[in-house]
Amino acid sequence: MTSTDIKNDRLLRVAKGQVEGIEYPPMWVMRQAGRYLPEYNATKGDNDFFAVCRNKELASTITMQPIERYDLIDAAIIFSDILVVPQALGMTVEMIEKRGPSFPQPLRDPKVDLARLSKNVDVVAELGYVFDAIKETKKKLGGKVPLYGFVGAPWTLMSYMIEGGGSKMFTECKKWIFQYPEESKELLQMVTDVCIDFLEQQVVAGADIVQVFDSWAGELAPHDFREFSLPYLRQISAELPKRLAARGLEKVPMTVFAKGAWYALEDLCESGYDVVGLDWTFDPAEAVKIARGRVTLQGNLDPNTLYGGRDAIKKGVERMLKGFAGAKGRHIVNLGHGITPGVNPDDLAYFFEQVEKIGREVYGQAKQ
Ligand SMILES: Cc1c2[nH]c(c1CCC(=O)O)Cc1[nH]c(c(CCC(=O)O)c1C)Cc1[nH]c(c(CCC(=O)O)c1C)Cc1[nH]c(c(C)c1CCC(=O)O)C2
Repeated sequence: MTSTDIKNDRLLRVAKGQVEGIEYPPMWVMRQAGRYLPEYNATKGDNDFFAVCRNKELASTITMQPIERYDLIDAAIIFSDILVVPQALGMTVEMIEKRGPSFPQPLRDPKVDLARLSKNVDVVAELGYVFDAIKETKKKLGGKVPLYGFVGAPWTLMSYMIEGGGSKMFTECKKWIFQYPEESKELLQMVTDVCIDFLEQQVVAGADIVQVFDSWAGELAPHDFREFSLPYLRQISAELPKRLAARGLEKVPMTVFAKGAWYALEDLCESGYDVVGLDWTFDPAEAVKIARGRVTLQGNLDPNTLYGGRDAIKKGVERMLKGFAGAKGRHIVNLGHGITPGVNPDDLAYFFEQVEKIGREVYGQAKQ
């Protein structure tokens, strides 16, 4: 299936900067297939999180849940996790209920621990289940909306692999970049190579657009971001289109979401991605000024707005859409980070409805 076979291709068009005929911004939300949905909790039940990711029937069912519930959603995102890449590199990762991911044996000593990682990872052998889930989801979607594939950014994956889970201080991975910059780059390169192969195969399996999640970009000083994150993000955006061209496949739009990296927006606009995701700490109008039409912007309502009741949601949507009005249609609506487990699904429906309603007004006025 090519992108032309997708019935609702609003999001793909806006990602590519083709804004003609777009009457309100396309929309989806990060973590839209997750615990705020009762149907997700019912399907997941007591199953282990990664076991669900490895089961194409369950993973595709969960991916479809928000699409079936919300008519206004313009894209699906494959149910999986960024931490399947460290698993493919030979690390054990467990998902602990209510606590999040945990690595029993994180990387600590670069001299010993880099050697523990698998060389020449065969992503089809290690992550074939993700491609199977993508193929299954594409069948279920029947071209209704496009499907996002995704990968964690090398810096974010490196920090999980060294910290062994979520972190507040990032002390262990910062020790690596400051004490062992060369070994850090060796690790980042190993991760990058797998990320590129992984994204290539996701597109081969049917992903229509991809997103790179650099969730911990905001932990780096601007100088360190330029040294330890940006070059690897750029390798991904440069290499994937070449790989696809070599296979005779169409280029897919690429998104980078570098959370907290407001300081790097200028660099991100020149990093080879079509779409730059913003968290809620960016002022939309400022971001539009910096972007100068070079990329499509995605975001960025504070996810906790969804706890504020209908008035707060409506005001938040209005402020966001007016803030992005200067992007002249190069805007994909999202939250500034993933939706959280306590949100009432009906409040998310209201959010989408307001995006359509207020979006039509704002886009209609811009035409006059
Ligand atoms: C950092 C990160 C991870 N995973 C991901 C990121 C990047 C985005 C971000 O910054 O939030 C990305 C991710 N994780 C998941 C998806 C699926 C698709 C979607 O967005 O709907 C995606 C795109 C499912 C998930 N990944 C996870 C869940 C919840 C676990 C469960 O249901 O048991 C889901 C639905 C678990 C997970 N996975 C991860 C953490 C930190 C956690 C625990 C946090 C939490 O509990 O919310 C790592």
